[in-house]
Amino acid sequence: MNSATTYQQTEYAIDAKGLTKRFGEKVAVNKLDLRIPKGRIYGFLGPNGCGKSTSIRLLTGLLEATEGEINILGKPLLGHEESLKTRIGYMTQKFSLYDNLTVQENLIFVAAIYGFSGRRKQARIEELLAMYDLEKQAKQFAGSMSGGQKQRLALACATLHSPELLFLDEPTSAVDPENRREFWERLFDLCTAGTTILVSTHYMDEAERCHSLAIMEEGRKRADGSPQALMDAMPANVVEVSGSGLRQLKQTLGQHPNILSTAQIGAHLRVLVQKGIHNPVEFISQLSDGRHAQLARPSLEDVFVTCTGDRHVD
Ligand SMILES: Nc1ncnc2c1ncn2[C@@H]1O[C@H](COP(=O)(O)OP(=O)(O)OP(=O)(O)O)[C@@H](O)[C@H]1O
Repeated sequence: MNSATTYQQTEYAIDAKGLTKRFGEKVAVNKLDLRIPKGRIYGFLGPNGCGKSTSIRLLTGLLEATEGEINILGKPLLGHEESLKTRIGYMTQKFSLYDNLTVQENLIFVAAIYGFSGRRKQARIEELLAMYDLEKQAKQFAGSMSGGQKQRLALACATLHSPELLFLDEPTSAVDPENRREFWERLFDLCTAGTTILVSTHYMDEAERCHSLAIMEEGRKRADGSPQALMDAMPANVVEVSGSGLRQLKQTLGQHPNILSTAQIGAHLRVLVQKGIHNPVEFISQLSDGRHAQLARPSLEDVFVTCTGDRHVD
């Protein structure tokens, strides 16, 4: 193997091909291909049951794939599970904290698992308590903390050993918007320090913060790219209609073969019109009996609608 090949291989934190997991008849993950460059935040966006957690468990080596190849941090996962464990962090969907241990004791427990002892252990725990704003809670039982505090402690535990690659499975489902916002700032701090992050979510606004993402449905990847690239490549234009009788209009427009979706957002009807339609605003205005129509900026939710469900465009 020449050095150019080696360099190319290790550029990706995750390089997986044809990843498939079956549970009996159920195909939880279906021929998933993934290439995630180092130092990026990559998202899995999809509804409950689309295979996000199973994919993460396959990529961390906790679950064995039925088919497919996985390379993590430049090494095949198969046969390197043990050595890779120290280079990977994983924050599970339900924070895996010990409720009846204090914040500090939770950190001590995780530190022991990763072989930290003496001064090194103490210094790292002090550093994490300060970094995650948990100094005042150090002696508090984890079970008595707020959702946001638990989340910060779970992140501190998952990153205690300074992993190069961090997996976060729906990390913000139990916290309020302000804590989510703050949590994402911390993720970008980690990313800037060189950590690659794979985060699963079913929140559109969260997915929009990722450098790039995969939209998943029923175990398959429906689309993949940066949020902007996904919006640019959307096979539909977005037209907003305003006026009266929008509920009735929604029914009418929803029947049209060139309309992929309609949804009411406040006082507007948001209509996704197939890209083949030459002048989408005039097209919708005519179908809407002259109600006011105008082009709107696509959102990630629009992308999601066009690449999933019955009317998705392959
Ligand atoms: N151990 C298992 N045995 C059988 N079926 C499973 C198992 N684990 C997951 N599944 C099924 O595989 C599919 C994907 O589940 P998975 O948990 O990966 O989805 P998800 O996108 O992470 O959703 P959620 O956020 O609800 O966990 C689901 O239909 C689920 O019921």
